[in-house]
Amino acid sequence: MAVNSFREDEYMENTDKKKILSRLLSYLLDYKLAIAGVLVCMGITVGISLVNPLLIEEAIDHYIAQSDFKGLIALGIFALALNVLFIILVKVRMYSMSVISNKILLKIRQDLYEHIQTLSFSFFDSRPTGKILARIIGDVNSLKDVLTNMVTTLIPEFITVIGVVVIMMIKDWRLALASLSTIPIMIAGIFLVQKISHKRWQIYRKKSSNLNAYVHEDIAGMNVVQSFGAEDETKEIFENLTDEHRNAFVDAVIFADMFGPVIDFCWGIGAMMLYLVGIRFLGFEKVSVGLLVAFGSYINMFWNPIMNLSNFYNNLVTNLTAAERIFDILDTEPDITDAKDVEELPEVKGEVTFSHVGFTYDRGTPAETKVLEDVNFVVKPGETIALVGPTGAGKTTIVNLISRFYDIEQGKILIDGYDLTKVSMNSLRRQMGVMTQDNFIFHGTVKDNILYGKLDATNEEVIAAAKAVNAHDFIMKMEKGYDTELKEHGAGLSIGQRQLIAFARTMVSMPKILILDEATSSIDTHTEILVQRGIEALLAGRTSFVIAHRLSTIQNADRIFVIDKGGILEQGSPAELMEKKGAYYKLYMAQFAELG
Ligand SMILES: Nc1ncnc2c1ncn2[C@@H]1O[C@H](COP(=O)(O)OP(=O)(O)OP(=O)(O)O)[C@@H](O)[C@H]1O
Repeated sequence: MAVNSFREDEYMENTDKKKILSRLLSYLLDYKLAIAGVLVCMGITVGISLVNPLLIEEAIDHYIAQSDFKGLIALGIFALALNVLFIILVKVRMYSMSVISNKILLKIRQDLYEHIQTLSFSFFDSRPTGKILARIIGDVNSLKDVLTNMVTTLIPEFITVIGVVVIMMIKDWRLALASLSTIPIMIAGIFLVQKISHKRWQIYRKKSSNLNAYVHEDIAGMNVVQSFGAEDETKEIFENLTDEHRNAFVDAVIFADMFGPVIDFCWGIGAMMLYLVGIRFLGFEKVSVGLLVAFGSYINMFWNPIMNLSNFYNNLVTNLTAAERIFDILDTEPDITDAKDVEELPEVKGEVTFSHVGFTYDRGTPAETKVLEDVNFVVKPGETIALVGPTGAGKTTIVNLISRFYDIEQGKILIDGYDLTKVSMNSLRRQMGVMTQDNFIFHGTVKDNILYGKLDATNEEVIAAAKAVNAHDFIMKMEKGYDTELKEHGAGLSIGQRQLIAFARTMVSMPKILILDEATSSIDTHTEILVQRGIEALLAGRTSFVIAHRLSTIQNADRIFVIDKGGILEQGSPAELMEKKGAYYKLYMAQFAELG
């Protein structure tokens, strides 16, 4: 089971929220100019909203008190013009900000995707695909509001609050203090709520990730589920996961929604204090009606942005966990990287040497599995080696190490005398052709799929490769030949046809060293012959390691390595090993005797 399966919550380090926030802010800094424009719009709109109560005070205490209706109408027209400008600027600001935040999301998603491509096999071994998808799609999406609100809420509302406080203090400090007396209660309340809330949102995201992982796995394995009639079991697991997901959401949201009541409470008490102090303690002779009405507006103008800020904060607490999970991946270093002083591996002849190689999976974790111990061999250029042995013996591990998909623990692996760790991975892997049993077919044309082997191959090269592995004829029989669209995973192609396309893909790359994990599934006799010839064409003239299941491949190999008990139990030509009557002989008798 993968370390992080859908049954297990992902492990997350405790991270510094301020650091995450400033990292998010750094993405905004790439759009300084556009954000400056947004801020100018906001400065004007905040200014207009601050002036509005003063206009009301002026209208009541001056124009209405003195029955100056002309002046009142002029003031009204002025206020109307200001507020139309307000609406236009708000629209401009909202549009600009959504463009900026979308660009940032795109950048984060690209960074994430590019980074994931550099990560080593061990990263993918330990994470279900669904959980990786959850971060690239869901978590990135949930940052949209945070990014937008950081500029449109955080800054203007903060300025509004400060502006309101300053104006209130200037106008009447006693009323100001009375109105704002509940601030300490609000701060304490919000602190408490966010502390609990953050933890709960973290749990919610993990549950959401588990659900995603399960749905992805279930859909990918739907044929197995249906063919074994396991729909009820999978439905039950799905329901359990959705229950956990829902409960985690309810737990989190209950607390998140506490922000509003805390603010409402402080707002109400603050307003009560204003009128209590204004009317009861100071009296009408010290406080004019206009001033009291203006303060009534200011108190709303203070608490409204506080409410918005608290909503933003709530949104931040909710979604900061998404940012945490994104940065967690961006900060994951690939286990295998080029050392600083690597050189390019020149074109090799294909000699492969294992010298005292030892390897363990998941070293230093409870899942540690020692697979190879003191493995030694030298394979000459052009040799074909068949790897045989019981399941789980380490055959795939050996071939994965040749491509340096994992780093070894002890010993050295050399290609033409070059230590794998001393040459760039790109120059190494360019000269290797790796064919797994999956024969992964991408969505795209037949030609696109073959071109994965060599992106700049010409049409002639593609056709020559397909002809060499006996794939050309069947491709030409397809509706549009090489331009026929293939579905993801090669749905619509037979297993043998998928293999032939994968052979052509490998052939076009002209690898010096070929690694072939032969498919075990049986195919019809005609395709079997095509596949067999395809394999022969692939093997010709290059060093090859074949995890062999076909008797013919094993018989035609130059040497057979019998892998077991952490290393090579026996090796030699097929005839030598048969004569020796050792492990290979037993395997042969057990598995292939009746076929031979
Ligand atoms: N990614 C991995 N993480 C942890 N352990 C692994 C991993 N891959 C393989 N193993 C373990 O290493 C051992 C060797 O596995 P490997 O796939 O090399 O065997 P194999 O000989 O190729 O088997 P098969 O013939 O079944 O494909 C097994 O015990 C397996 O459980």
